[in-house]
Amino acid sequence: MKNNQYIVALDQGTTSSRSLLLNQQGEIVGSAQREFTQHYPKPGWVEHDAIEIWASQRATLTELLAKTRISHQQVAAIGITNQRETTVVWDKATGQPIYNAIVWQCRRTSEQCKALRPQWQQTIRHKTGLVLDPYFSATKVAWILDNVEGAREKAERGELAFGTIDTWLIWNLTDGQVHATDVTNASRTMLFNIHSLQWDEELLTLFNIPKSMLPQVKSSSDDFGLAQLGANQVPIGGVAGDQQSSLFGQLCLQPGMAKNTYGTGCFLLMNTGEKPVESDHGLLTTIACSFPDKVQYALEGAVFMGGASVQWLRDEFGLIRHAKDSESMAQEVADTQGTYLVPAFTGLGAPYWDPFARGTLVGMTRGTGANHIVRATLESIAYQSMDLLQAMEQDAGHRLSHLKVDGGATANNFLMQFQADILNCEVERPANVETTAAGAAYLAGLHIGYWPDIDALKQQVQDATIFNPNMGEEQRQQLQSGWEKALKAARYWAELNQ
Ligand SMILES: Nc1ncnc2c1ncn2[C@@H]1O[C@H](COP(=O)(O)OP(=O)(O)O)[C@@H](O)[C@H]1O
Ligand SMILES: O=P(O)(O)OC[C@H](O)CO
Repeated sequence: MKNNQYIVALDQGTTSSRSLLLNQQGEIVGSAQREFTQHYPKPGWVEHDAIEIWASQRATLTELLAKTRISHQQVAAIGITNQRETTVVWDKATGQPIYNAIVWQCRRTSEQCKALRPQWQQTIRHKTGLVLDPYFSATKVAWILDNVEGAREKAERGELAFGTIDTWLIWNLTDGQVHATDVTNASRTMLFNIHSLQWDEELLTLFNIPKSMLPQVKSSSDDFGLAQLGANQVPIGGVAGDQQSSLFGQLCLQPGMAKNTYGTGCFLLMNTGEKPVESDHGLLTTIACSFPDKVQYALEGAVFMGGASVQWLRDEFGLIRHAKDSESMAQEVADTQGTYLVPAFTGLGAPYWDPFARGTLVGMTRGTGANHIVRATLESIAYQSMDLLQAMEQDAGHRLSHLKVDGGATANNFLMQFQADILNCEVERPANVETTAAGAAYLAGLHIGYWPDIDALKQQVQDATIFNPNMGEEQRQQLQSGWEKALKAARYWAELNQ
């Protein structure tokens, strides 16, 4: 491999498309980013324009290569990582989407899921590792087929293609030559059997989705065809959903290793090795980045309001002007003086799955001020992550002593230290927090031999900040039991109002 060659990672997220360039040392040497439009056609509905997604992604790639002065020939391979579950259906002949992309956050199929739950929840859990929820792609595809005029007839004639965003990007990068996805993305559709690694015939019948629409499923480090870059063709060698990609980018490759991403929400994933672990605590079982000869699984839990609760402090409460102000304000006070915020603004996810719980601020006294409330908000992110991690430890049957972290809110040192304290666990924040993009780049680079093996990645010593737990057991227990009481209040309040 020539040493003037690079790997491009395309990171297609919920609010922006980004392209990043990595060199052989795994360093990020350039990036470009574009936001795109969010569509909210009705309360609870969220859509993206798939054409705009592709245009914004392509524009960032062009901008990246222009500003780094890298020629197409210097791109050794492309890796793709993406917002998961978001669903696109397009016409195979024209390449035109027949409806906007229905985003993972969209709740339009809540009623369908509720109706199916009594009879199908268990089967779906066993086969897919998921809970029967509008979050996942299956009911979104069915909605498009049932609501777009002529769609069902076209689908039955084999004229339509379905894809998550990775598949949509691959299709466009290869000029419609390749209709494929990887196992991590397939595992979020609620149509994929995570044990047999096949599309599940029974679920396709249940959701009335013709098999001819579905992409071919490959490993995460595999041959996804050739992207047309100007006159050059560049192999697409790695594809993974963004949370699995960051698990891989953090090199959480051994069973028991875990990472938490602190963005708008928090996504905690623990590698559970080659056997899927079924959760007793409402966590999801999902496929981690896999190679043709080796499939790995993970447990996953999500906090709905992570960094978003800091946005709420800024935009709705007006207590801070910038997210980063929360750090110094929290540090101004020694504690919250017994104040707890439960940011259950849209209910609580795993391990509670309580859609009725609501945001609750409790424990205030006459002396409670803005700094205490800001501190309680940051602490709430750590408490919610703690609940997920404890559930995961019980499911996986072992205690975690080290947590890797990434995402925008990890810039907050107070939050990271409190997370270490409340978990009684080391928290490791890499200097390069672009672990999601790194994961996709690693997968692509390994496929084409840019990096010979995983050991070569491990040798890329990365600087990291370690937050060591520094809180006495008595204090930790006191805080944890205060949080439990606050959670009860948030759930009780909603119960009273039902
Ligand atoms: N210094 C900070 N302290 C606390 N929260 C922060 C800080 N910086 C950013 N955030 C929060 O992190 C989130 C953005 O992180 P990012 O990883 O870009 O999220 P996403 O990928 O979900 O858009 C926002 O919700 C923001 O409020
Ligand atoms: O685009 P993000 O970073 O908000 O990630 C979205 C997740 O993949 C949804 O499951």
